[in-house]
Amino acid sequence: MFFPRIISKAKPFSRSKRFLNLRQSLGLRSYASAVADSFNAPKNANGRYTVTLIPGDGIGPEISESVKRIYEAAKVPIEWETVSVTPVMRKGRISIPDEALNSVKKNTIALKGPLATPIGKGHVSLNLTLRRIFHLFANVRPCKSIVGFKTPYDDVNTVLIRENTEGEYSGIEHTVVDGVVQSIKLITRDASEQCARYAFRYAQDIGRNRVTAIHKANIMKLSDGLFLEVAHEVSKDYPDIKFDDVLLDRACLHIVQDPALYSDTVMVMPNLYGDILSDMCAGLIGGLGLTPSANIGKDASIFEAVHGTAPDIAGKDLANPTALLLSSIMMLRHMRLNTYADDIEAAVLKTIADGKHLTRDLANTIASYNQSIANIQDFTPEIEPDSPQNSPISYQAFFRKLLALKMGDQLDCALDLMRRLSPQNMEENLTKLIDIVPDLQEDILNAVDQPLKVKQCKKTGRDYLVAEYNRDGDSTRSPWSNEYDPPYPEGFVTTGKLRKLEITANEAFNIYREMYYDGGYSSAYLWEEGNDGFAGVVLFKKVDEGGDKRKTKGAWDSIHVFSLEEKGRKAHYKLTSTVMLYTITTKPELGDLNLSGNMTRQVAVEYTFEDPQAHIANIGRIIEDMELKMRNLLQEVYFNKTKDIVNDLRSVDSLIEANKQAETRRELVEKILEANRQAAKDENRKGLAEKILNISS
Ligand SMILES: NC(=O)C1=CN([C@@H]2O[C@H](COP(=O)(O)OP(=O)(O)OC[C@H]3O[C@@H](n4cnc5c(N)ncnc54)[C@H](O)[C@@H]3O)[C@@H](O)[C@H]2O)C=CC1
Ligand SMILES: O=C(O)CCC(=O)C(=O)O
Repeated sequence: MFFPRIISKAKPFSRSKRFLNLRQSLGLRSYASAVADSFNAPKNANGRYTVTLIPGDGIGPEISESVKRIYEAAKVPIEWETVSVTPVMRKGRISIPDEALNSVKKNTIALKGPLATPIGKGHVSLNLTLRRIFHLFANVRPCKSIVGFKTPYDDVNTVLIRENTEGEYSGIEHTVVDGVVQSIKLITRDASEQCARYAFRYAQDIGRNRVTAIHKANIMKLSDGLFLEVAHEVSKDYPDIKFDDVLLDRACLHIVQDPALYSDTVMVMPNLYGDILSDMCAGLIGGLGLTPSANIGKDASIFEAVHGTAPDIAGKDLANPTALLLSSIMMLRHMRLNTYADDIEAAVLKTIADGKHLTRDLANTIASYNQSIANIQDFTPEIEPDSPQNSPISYQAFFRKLLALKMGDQLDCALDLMRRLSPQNMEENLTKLIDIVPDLQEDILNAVDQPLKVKQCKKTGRDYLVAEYNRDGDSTRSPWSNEYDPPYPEGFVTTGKLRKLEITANEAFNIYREMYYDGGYSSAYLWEEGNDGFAGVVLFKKVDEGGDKRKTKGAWDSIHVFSLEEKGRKAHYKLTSTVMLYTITTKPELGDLNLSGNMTRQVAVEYTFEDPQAHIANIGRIIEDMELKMRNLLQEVYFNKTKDIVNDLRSVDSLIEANKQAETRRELVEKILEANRQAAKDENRKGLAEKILNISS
């Protein structure tokens, strides 16, 4: 134990902001869109992409408006070209206006609200017309449980691809004779193949290694039989992906009994089955308000929610815009605008997981209705003072909340990114990151530990370490002189008894540095906080430039932030230590090797103390233990792990030789055991013979 007892007085502190920023993982998931047949339209004169927007009927205009507002707030580089698809007569048939068709053709991408189709009479489905005109051969419908939103199932993660242009939806129907009608289910090899191929490529893209065809080929032997046969043929081109098939009715049973059975596969199926099965899956995760879809074609793709026009709630400000928003996220990924997609996706999922601000469709499905009302009331006064009590929250309120969450997510992302980047280039990485999100500068700088810098004290000529704790603007405070360089009269300085303790701490840790670091630098800074303790930071830095021969460079930075609180004769110490380590080897015989990383550990300890001076000795002991532990851990992680990995990858000796030696060892051991067994038997025999002789004599 190195630390002696030293002098001085104490007061409290804490540097806690960075720990408040720890990421609360929601288990974010991806609404991926399309792999191939992807988007390559150019940007327009304003440097943005033009996307056709078809607001649609019923709730369509309301939810489209929500998406537009979110996009505006998120500064997504998209300009909407809004077109109407109010049907027109063309060549004696109801169809879609040219303006809408030309817009989709030109932009090759569209976001579409739902379109109403009269039941049993009236015009053909404009939804199906669009799919057929643009040959949108595959309809991708992912459906995943939303973390934090409780439904009877919490493990739904299905991906379903529906053939989108034919099957039962071919629209070929006629009356044979009065009272007898015929509807033709058209299945072609071409459309089945295109859809099946897309399913395999999609599985590859999202990292699933199973594709399951859903069918009724036991009954519809020719039509579903052809679909299944083609899927089976296509599977041969994807040997890494397992292919299986399940009857539709059985698949429905399986999914409602245990949806996890289908969470590793991409289901592919004829048109009608996909329509029905996707609504069923939507029901498992909370309803149609949550499920998106992508209609993928070769020359254009149209993104739309799975749901319809919801006439029962249209115009009442009750529609959940999430499904259309998630469809638009699939669209952004299709356009490779992934950052915007990630941002918006994280915000919407967080809002739902938060559970307090749900639209009525979701609030009504959670276990306790009373509880949902309580949550809604809780939120209502803040957002909508005019809303009648107990009324469901409107989508406007929902999205205001969503946008408020966005900034926090950016910070989480930024910190997450910084943790993954090499500490060597920390400064450069920070500068670039802050350029991207200047509003977060202060938060990021507060939260990220930067490599320590060495500076010389102008007054004493002694070196000291610079960190955020002794920096104010561009000026830094020397622990030796307590002065700022360049001078900064408003800068914080430690005064009185605490300053005396700071001087003692610097001398003490300087001795510690000499003992453990063989050179390097150390500094300690203290500050007052609260009434019953104080706080501070102890810094060490050692750089090894390698020298001409060794060609191995390295640096160790340790930052120990502590706080203490006195309780009678006892003091409660909290320490958070971060070590940043990097080693670089450049040897001709080894090539370049760069190992860098950082590690943070925390500890809380209670010690008795006779007088305030004892705190420095106690803190010294805690830091000493912690540094030793972290040094050993780093050795384990950096070097032993590297050794293990290398050994696992390639053996030092020939494996044939090693196996031979192992075989010889095994034979030898077997022979020794056999010899022992024989000796034991002989011993028994001898014993028995002696016994018999004894008895007989
Ligand atoms: N792709 C499309 O454009 C589609 C259009 N339709 C058309 O929509 C019309 C209505 O069809 P329905 O059978 O009533 O199905 P629907 O999907 O419109 O509504 C079914 C139920 O889900 C609720 N719902 C749907 N979307 C919701 C949302 N975003 N937020 C909250 N609740 C939501 C509705 O209130 C209703 O109770 C029909 O004309 C149909 O042909 C139906 C499905 C797809
Ligand atoms: O056009 C319609 O009304 C129905 C469309 C449909 O089946 C769907 O998008 O799921």
